[in-house]
Order: sequence, then C-alpha cells, then structure tokens
Amino acid sequence: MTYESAKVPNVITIDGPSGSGKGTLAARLAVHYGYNLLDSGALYRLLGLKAEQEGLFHEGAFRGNVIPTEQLANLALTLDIQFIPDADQQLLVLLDGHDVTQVIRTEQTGHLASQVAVIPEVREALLQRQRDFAVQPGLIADGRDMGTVVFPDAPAKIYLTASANARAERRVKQLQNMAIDANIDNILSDIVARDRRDMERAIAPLKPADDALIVDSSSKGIDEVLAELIRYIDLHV
Ligand SMILES: Nc1ncnc2c1ncn2[C@@H]1O[C@H](COP(=O)(O)OP(=O)(O)O)[C@@H](O)[C@H]1O
Ligand SMILES: Nc1ccn([C@H]2C[C@H](O)[C@@H](COP(=O)(O)OP(=O)(O)O)O2)c(=O)n1
Repeated sequence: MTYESAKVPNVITIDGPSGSGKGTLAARLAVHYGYNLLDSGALYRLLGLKAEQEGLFHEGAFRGNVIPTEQLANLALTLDIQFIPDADQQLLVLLDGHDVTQVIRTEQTGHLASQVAVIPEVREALLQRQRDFAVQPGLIADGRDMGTVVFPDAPAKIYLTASANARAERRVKQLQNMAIDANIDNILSDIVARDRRDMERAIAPLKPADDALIVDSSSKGIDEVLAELIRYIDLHV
C-alpha cells in the first residue's frame, strides 16, 4: 500500500436541523474541494420509504404503535440504493432500481425518516454504510450525528442552524420549486416536531460536537455562509 492510499481521507462534517442549509452547503463544499458527498439523511429517508412500502407504517405512525425493530434493522442492512449524479449535478436517487428522487424529499418522508432514526439497531446498521463513503481525497458528510458519532475524528466540524421560521420559509420555497405542494403552517409544525424528536432521542441526538464551529444562518445568504465555512475549513484541514 502506498503512503497516499494509506492516508486517512479528510472528512468535513456538517450537522444541524432541517432547513438549516446543510445539503446546499455540503454540495457547494464538495464541488469546491473536489470531495465526495454523503447525504446521510437520504439513507434514513430511503429506509422510511421502504418501511412504508413494506406496510410497517399506518397513517404515518408505526402500525399498532409497535416498533418493528428487527425488520427495520434488516431492511437497513439490505436497502438497495443508488446515488447517480445527473447532468445538472442533481443527485438521482434510486430505491430498488426506481427513481425516488422527489418522493424522498417530501415532509411526509422526512417524518417517516425521523421515526426510524430513533431506533438504535437502525443507526447501528447504517453506521458502516456511512463510513464507507469516506474515500480519497475526502468527504463532506451531511446529517445529524456526523461530527458526534459517525466521524468523531473529523478535522473540521460544522453545526449549521437557523430559526425555525427561517427554515420553514426556505423549505416552502424549495418544495414549490420542485412543484411539490407546501403549506407554511404545516411545514413549520413538522419542523418543530422533527427538531424535538431528533434532539431528544436517546441515541445520537442532534447536538453540536464539542469542537464544532456553530453558524446561525438565519440572516446570512448562502454565499456568505459558504465563504465563512471555507475560511474555517482551510484552517483545519
Ligand atoms: N443561508 C441561506 N439563506 C437562504 N436560503 C438558504 C440558506 N441556506 C439554504 N437555503 C435554502 O434553504 C433550503 C433548504 O436548504 P437545505 O440545504 O436543503 O437544508 P437542510 O439540508 O439543512 O435541510 C434550500 O432551498 C436552500 O437553497
Ligand atoms: N445523520 C442523520 C441524518 C438524518 N437523520 C434523520 C433525522 C431527520 O429528521 C431525517 C431526515 O434527515 P434530512 O437531513 O434528510 O432532513 P432535512 O433535509 O434536514 O430536513 O433523518 C438522522 O437521524 N441522522
């Protein structure tokens, strides 16, 4: 093995609540540094969708309010997914060979994702899958526990946040641009409920790593945040 291939890839983690700008900034940083990208939320969204297809949910809650832990952990281990970049740099997401790029982005799927994400066995099953994304020359990892659990040794960790109102407004615009119906009141209450579930769960809760740079983007534009993150990363990587 050469020295170069033995080198640990640089990992930059970006955690934070829904709509704080993680996905947007992660994509911009991946282009800037020429690094790979891990959208870990997409894995939880795909699992939530698959669980729904398998009939494990009824009206958005676990059927009979009993968590089917073993089935979910098995689904997590065997999920057949592909991420394919298309011509516009958009990521095409396939589940069992079918295009689910749009459906995984709905708030309904986010809600399912957030429910499967509280289950320790599910998180354990997805852990290695996520770490496998860390290949040369480096990785931008976007999620909730990238800096705290999945890549605790990352040299640069970012925690992006913004007020719930700012995040809900952004999400409505984003969904409308994708021609998905969106209502601000519903989105805001979904965001608040999901924040609570993600932050209060016992395992890998959403919180900044002790050594993370915390950036509140409520009143900052995307380019301004990007410049701030690049300054920080260049000092640490
Ligand atoms: N600083 C910002 N100012 C304004 N809009 C932003 C900002 N950051 C992200 N956005 C927009 O908000 C929406 C949600 O951002 P996204 O990156 O999907 O967030 P997350 O991945 O944290 O859920 C996107 O449409 C994005 O363009
Ligand atoms: N590393 C991660 C990523 C996402 N999750 C869970 C919690 C989130 O509510 C859902 C969806 O995450 P995603 O990042 O796609 O959601 P947002 O784009 O931030 O709205 O998955 C998680 O528990 N851990």
